This record gives sequence, C-alpha cells and structure tokens, in this order.
Amino acid sequence: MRTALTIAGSDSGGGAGIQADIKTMITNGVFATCAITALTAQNTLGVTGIMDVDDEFLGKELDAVFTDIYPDAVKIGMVSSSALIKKIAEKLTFYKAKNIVVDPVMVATSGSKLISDDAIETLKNNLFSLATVLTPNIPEAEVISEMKITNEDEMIEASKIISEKYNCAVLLKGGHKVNDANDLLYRNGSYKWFYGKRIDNPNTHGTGCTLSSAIASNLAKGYDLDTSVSRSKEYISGALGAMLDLGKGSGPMNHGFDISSDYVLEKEN
Ligand SMILES: Nc1ncnc2c1ncn2[C@@H]1O[C@H](COP(=O)(O)OP(=O)(O)OP(=O)(O)O)[C@@H](O)[C@H]1O
Ligand SMILES: Cc1ncc(CO)c(N)n1
Repeated sequence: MRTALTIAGSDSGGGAGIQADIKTMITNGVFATCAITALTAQNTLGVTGIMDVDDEFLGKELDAVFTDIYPDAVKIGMVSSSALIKKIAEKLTFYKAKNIVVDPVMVATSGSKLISDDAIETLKNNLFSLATVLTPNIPEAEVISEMKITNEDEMIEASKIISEKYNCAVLLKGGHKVNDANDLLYRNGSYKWFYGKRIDNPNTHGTGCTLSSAIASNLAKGYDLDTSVSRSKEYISGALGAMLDLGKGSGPMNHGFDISSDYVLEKEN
C-alpha cells in the first residue's frame, strides 16, 4: 500500500486540517501518517484557540515517520510560525522527501487567521522551492504574487509569477471569486484549466485541505500531476455533492461519501 504524510494542524471540528487529510487519504486508497503542527480549538463557526507544537517536537514527529513508514507523498497544510516552517524544510531536505504538495494555508473558511505575518515570508523563502505543487486560493495567491486577481487573465499572470519565482508548479484555485470552481495549473511556462461545476453547497469547510490531500494521495499512487489534479477534482465534487449538513456554520464535507468505490479498490499503476 502506498503511503502519504500530512504535516498540518488539528481541527477539533473534524472537517479541515489533519482530520480532513486522513479521511481523504484513506478514501483515496493510501495509508496516512501525520505530523501535527498545532492544535486548534475549532468548529464550523470559527477558531477559538491555537496551540502550536514546539519545533523540536515537530522534528521528532517527522523523524519518527520518515525513518519508519517513508511517505510516497507529503502534504503540508497549516504551519503558523517561522520556527516550525524552518524545521519542516530542514527535515524534508534531509530525508529527500518527494511529491510535496504545499497548501499555503492563511485564513480558515470561517475567516480566522491561521498564520503569523512573518511566517508568510518564511513559507515563501524556505518551503515553496521544495514543493512539487503549490495550491493557493485566490486571496493566498494575491499575497504571494503581490498582485490583485479579478479575472482569468490575472489568474494566469499571478500563477506565472509564482511558478517562475519559486520554480514549482502552481494550482491556483479559482473557486473563491473569479469563476465556477475552475482551477488553473501553471507549470514550466504553460498552463491548463481544470474545469469544475460549482456545487450549490454552503458547507465548504476544509475544501482546500481536502483537495491538497487528494492530490498527494494520487501522486503517492504514481499518477502524474495532471491526472492527480483531475482525479482530486472529481473526488472533491463527490464529497461536496453528498450534501452533508452538520454544524451551525459552514459545515464539513462527507469525505467517505463513496468509501467502497474505486478510489479505494482501483488497482494502482
Ligand atoms: N461550491 C463548489 N463546487 C465545486 N467545487 C468547489 C466548490 N467550492 C470549492 N470547490 C473546489 O474545491 C477545491 C478547493 O478550493 P477552495 O477555493 O475552496 O480552497 P480553499 O479556499 O483553499 O479552501 P479552504 O476554505 O478550506 O481554505 C477547488 O478545486 C475548488 O475549485
Ligand atoms: C487546522 C486547519 N487547517 C487548515 C484550515 C483551512 O481550511 C483550517 N480551517 N484548520
């Protein structure tokens, strides 16, 4: 069985963070390991507390995973401080990690801030160049590219800036404002659109975590990046389309909507 590691924060509400990642990885047919960067006290309405782990401790978590169940892919989500980001970069380099998906998490769906301002600089300088693919949403891509994004041409321009500066592929998720759940993959000077039909579901807590974990799972199984992105879009559409409605705010998706499907059973290449 292929394996994937998530390095992210815990969401007590179960819809985002480590919990979303592990549910996604299981449903996409890989064995999930984790290194937790922070605990959040969180539900569908917001985040009421954040407790970062100590960077030395995060280093021990990463050593424990990499020296035992070496991951075929790695997904990185919420990392709120510079010290933690530097520790992750050090360990990923030391262990020669491959298939690295970096979701530059900045703000939760509920509006709560999940990263400090100085950590954004460290994320850009220390982690982005290690990424196989970066998965910003539009507000995140605006911060990283330092330009406003209001239409599809500007999505292309911003992804080009990010991809060239950090020498990695960029999947810019259009869902937030510009278009109909269409995402843009920019890599090596060319781009491709991945079209998605917008599902009329207000319960979108954890969509970003889920997409990046699904991409990591598919990369772990040996699919190329294009195929991994299109399979992951299909998976997230299924999880959103299952129309789970839990909690008083923007609720979680049903990650296990089709647990007996070919996401798990399909023979891997
Ligand atoms: N209502 C929707 N219907 C279909 N696909 C959607 C919908 N909302 C988001 N998506 C898709 O889900 C994926 C995650 O995108 P999104 O822009 O929501 O990420 P995000 O903002 O990083 O998530 P989060 O709110 O968890 O931080 C993208 O592929 C996007 O196109
Ligand atoms: C722990 C955690 N990571 C990421 C997100 C972004 O959705 C969130 N809300 N919580």
